[in-house]
Amino acid sequence: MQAIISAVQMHLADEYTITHEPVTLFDLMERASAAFVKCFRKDFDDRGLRLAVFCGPGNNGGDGLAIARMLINSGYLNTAVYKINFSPNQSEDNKTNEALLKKMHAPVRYIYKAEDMQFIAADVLIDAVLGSGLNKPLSGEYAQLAQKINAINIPVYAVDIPTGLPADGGVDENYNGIRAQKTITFQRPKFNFFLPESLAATQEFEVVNIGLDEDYIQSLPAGHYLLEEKDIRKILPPRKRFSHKGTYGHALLICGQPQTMGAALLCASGCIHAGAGLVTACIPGSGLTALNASLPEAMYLPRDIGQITSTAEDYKVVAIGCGLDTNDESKVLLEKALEMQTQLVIDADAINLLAKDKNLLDKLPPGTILTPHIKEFDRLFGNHTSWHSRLQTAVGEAFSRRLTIVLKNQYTFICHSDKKIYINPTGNPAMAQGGMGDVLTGIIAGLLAQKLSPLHAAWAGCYLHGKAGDRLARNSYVVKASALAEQVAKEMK
Ligand SMILES: NC(=O)C1=CN([C@@H]2O[C@H](COP(=O)(O)OP(=O)(O)OC[C@H]3O[C@@H](n4cnc5c(N)ncnc54)[C@H](O)[C@@H]3O)[C@@H](O)[C@H]2O)[C@@H](O)CC1
Repeated sequence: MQAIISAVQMHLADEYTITHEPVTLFDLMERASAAFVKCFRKDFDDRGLRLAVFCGPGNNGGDGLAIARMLINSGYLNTAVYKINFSPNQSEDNKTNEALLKKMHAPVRYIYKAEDMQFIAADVLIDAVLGSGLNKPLSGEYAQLAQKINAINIPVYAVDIPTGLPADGGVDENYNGIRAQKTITFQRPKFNFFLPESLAATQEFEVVNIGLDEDYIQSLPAGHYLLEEKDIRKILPPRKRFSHKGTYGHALLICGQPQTMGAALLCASGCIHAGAGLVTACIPGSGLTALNASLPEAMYLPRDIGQITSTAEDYKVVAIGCGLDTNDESKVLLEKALEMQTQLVIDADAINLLAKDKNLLDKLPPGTILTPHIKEFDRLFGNHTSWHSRLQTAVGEAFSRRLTIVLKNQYTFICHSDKKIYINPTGNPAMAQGGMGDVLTGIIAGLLAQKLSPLHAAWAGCYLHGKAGDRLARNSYVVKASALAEQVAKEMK
């Protein structure tokens, strides 16, 4: 998995690479700029495009100047360079790149005040004004410049980070920086890109490798990690010769109400397709026919508290909450589940029940997995005005209560008791439909039944769920939860 390092650590990685390899910062800037141009050309192949490259005073601006040179050299002859000179500061490599550009007789226009900026006749604008060196929110001339650029209304491609967006530490809800269509970022995605608020700064991002020392980056103490397929491959349990259904664990799913039986069925489907040896659905009797018809592999347990207790030791995992409602009967079921001394996955209405009665929250056994979406999370742990603060709460609660909190979103954040946040990169908006969360709960329960640790079950569950959704979204505008559950088994294979 990739360590998502801070802007400060990225600077250390630059220094380390320069000290330990025969490269200079100028060389790194060349690599970064060449990587940007290569990526840019994939999206804009037309050499006749009018490009405007805005370059600031530091190394981000230095990249911009080098990018302009490389674009001109590769045939983008309508490239205009705008050098932002709001202050006399200029980094050394910025100076060198400015000189190289002038040697080619490329016209460089200087902007000393935002109001000097005239009409820009361009098809695409490249933002290299400020990058990871941002040290305070934009104000004054820079803030005005950003507004003027945003008003031009052409696609903006940002170099490394859009001007005004910090790399980490959260995104201001009144973001006043440059709004990019795409950011081509160096070596690692920046943590803030994973927060929904960053959509104001960049619609999308692509990471390009610039050859910084990977071993060093991975050795840095990071609080955030991006999951990769190879992490999941390592932890998926093999189906061994001579194994049988008992080998792969028994999951009990306490889910559903007459009017939300689909949630229970989808959860059971996720669990079956993720490979649990046995799945028992504890659902209202009115769902039995549907269960038998749609998932004949699943067994049925009546909603009878006495029966649930008597068979508790048989279950490797209990998942509770999908379509459960928050009525008194459901509360009793949750209390029973908490007494069962088994691995728990708590979702949906079971989370809402914990929110209603915080005494139950305090009874969660260590190792429990919670799978809230944003509203369920805020109901449980209080309202948050930003994702940054929400994640801080999630990390604190996961640590102090020894939980794994799967905070669902486009990028799901898995906050674990080790105080780290694991980011799941798979998944897409075609999956934004009812029932998806129920399937995820079932998949995670299925993996726990197969003896994965809570952290590994959360990693693999989220990754496979999103991967299945990505596969199905290639040929479909929307992905149905039931289809996704079936696809999961194929992704695991
Ligand atoms: N490892 C990497 O990722 C590499 C990064 N490079 C580039 O270097 C950039 C970082 O360069 P720098 O550290 O020089 O930083 P920047 O170029 O982002 O900005 C530095 C300048 O902006 C000023 N500044 C910061 N915030 C401001 C604000 N709010 N208002 C006004 N002025 C402000 C600083 O005082 C300084 O003069 C990266 O974003 C990337 O583009 C590449 O050149 C080489 C390798």
